[in-house]
Amino acid sequence: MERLPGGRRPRLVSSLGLGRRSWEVTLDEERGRLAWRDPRPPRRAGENCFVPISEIIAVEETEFNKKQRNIGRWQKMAKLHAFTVYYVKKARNHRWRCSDATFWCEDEHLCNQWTQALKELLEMQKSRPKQLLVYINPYGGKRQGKRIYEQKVAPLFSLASISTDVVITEHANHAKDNLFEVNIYKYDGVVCVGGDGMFSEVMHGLIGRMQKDSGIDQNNPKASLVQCNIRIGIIPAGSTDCICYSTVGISDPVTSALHIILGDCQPLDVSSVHHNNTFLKYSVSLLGYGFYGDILKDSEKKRWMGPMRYDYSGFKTFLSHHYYEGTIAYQPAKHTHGSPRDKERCRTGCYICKQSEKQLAEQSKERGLKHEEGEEEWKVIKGKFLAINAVSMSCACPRSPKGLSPAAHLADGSADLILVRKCSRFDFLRYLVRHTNQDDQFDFPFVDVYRVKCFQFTSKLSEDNESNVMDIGKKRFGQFCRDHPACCCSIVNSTWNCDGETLDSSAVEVRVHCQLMKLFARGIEEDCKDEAAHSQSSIEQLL
Ligand SMILES: Nc1ncnc2c1ncn2[C@@H]1O[C@H](COP(=O)(O)OP(=O)(O)OP(=O)(O)O)[C@@H](O)[C@H]1O
Ligand SMILES: CCCCCCCCCCCCC/C=C/[C@@H](O)[C@H](CO)NC(C)=O
Ligand SMILES: [Ca+2]
Repeated sequence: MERLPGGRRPRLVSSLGLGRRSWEVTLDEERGRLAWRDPRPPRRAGENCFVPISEIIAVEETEFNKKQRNIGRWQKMAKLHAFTVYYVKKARNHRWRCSDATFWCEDEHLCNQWTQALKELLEMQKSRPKQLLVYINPYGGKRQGKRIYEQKVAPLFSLASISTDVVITEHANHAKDNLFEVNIYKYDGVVCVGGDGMFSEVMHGLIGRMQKDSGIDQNNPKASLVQCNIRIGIIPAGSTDCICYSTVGISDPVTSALHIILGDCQPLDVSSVHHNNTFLKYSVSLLGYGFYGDILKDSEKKRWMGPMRYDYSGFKTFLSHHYYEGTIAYQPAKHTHGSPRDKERCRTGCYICKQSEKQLAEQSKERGLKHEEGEEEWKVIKGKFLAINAVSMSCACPRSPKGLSPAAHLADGSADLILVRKCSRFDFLRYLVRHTNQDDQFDFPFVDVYRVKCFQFTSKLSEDNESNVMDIGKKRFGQFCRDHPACCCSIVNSTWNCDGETLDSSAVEVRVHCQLMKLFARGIEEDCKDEAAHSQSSIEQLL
């Protein structure tokens, strides 16, 4: 086919059959779309349709025999030539499905011309993956990972001509360890089938491998980490699936598979967690001490309950109403224009994320020129807290459709630090209920929220232990609760919940790394149809 200046093809316009009728079909490279229009006069015409080329999944030659009604009986006609276009159909609530349209004509040459033109355009979609490494956790969530992958995802990957190497994990850390051994550079992406814990494993494997290959010491809390350009795709098959929900807008395996096929790319902030110059973990969603740490610790013993364990342990933890004393020091995220109380949300192509990335890059360039480490002022808060939550993204999930911090950004280089101070059970319940409705969850006198780039936390207990190491009496008999001397409950630390995994230390040093990794996603698309999420929360059910 002759080319226009710039290598573009002229518009391809033909009359092709679709269903029982003839349509005027146009392939317009300049506008990047395939369109079909009813050529009849407007009053009689049916719906006009178009599909962006970037949303076409595959094109296939199709065996086609048109049967035409002829005076009361079916009569087979001459052989027709056809091709099928598989494309993404967007349904409600960010759900995507694979739809198809089979176009036919009698001219074999014309049919080939169309198939070839469409295939060439698909070949030009350079961000689409061709080879993927897939890890399936067969025990995540309701233990459906393998079935979900085989029945819903693998057929779509093969339709899109994506080749895969599939590993079904045999134990925890299998995927993470494996990522240090395989030749990851031959893959266009890594897919994890499971929940947030499985994602966390794959992320640790990939980021860890990148740092190892670049000679970066992960134990240095101030190290500039090397970005990971191998994208991760999440096929949700876990219990919370918060990372998938917050980056796609729905927890649905087919939708996620289609985002992977189209080669979407969403950068993501990653927080590093250290204790005493020792690397502990990375986090992209929730780092929670107190309430969410205690839920996780209790729920780990009840994995057999599946996703229900979080509701059971959540209720138990709510009743226990433990608070924890400690000190938080943080540096505000001055580089970003956003605030946790904003009404605007982080959506596809977010302006705040782009601006923050630029701002951070400029700052680090300036620091580099001056050869100095940016030491800005630290703010310090001491207190008694029911929950300390640091979220690098909204943490929306089916249980909490807006998330723990609805205005948090996926890729702005900051985290929202939410401090829920000691309050009555009733007030805490009011706070939790606001995770699930449209009311402002920060509009309470006992809740504070800050947008930060790094923070440190030390519990009162470890501060006391460090300053009173010689106090043998305390050590032998335990430390007694000074606020409730009569209850004699021994003060204990809570545990950090780091994206669904527990941390071994309560004293932590956390730093947000702007856009350290990338996902096969595009963030949540603006969509007026869906914002009032319909899912009924566990808390509402409990009430
Ligand atoms: N074959 C396996 N056997 C046991 N544990 C595994 C296996 N494969 C992976 N794991 C571990 O299981 C943990 C939980 O898995 P996953 O995140 O998929 O499910 P979940 O905990 O039910 O969901 P969520 O994290 O969304 O709450 C992960 O931390 C992972 O390390
Ligand atoms: C009074 C009962 C309260 C029940 C509370 C139920 C839990 C609500 C879930 C909101 C969690 C959102 C943050 C996501 C965290 C994930 O990283 C983690 C691992 O999947 N999930 C949990 C539950 O910790
Ligand atoms: Ca962020």
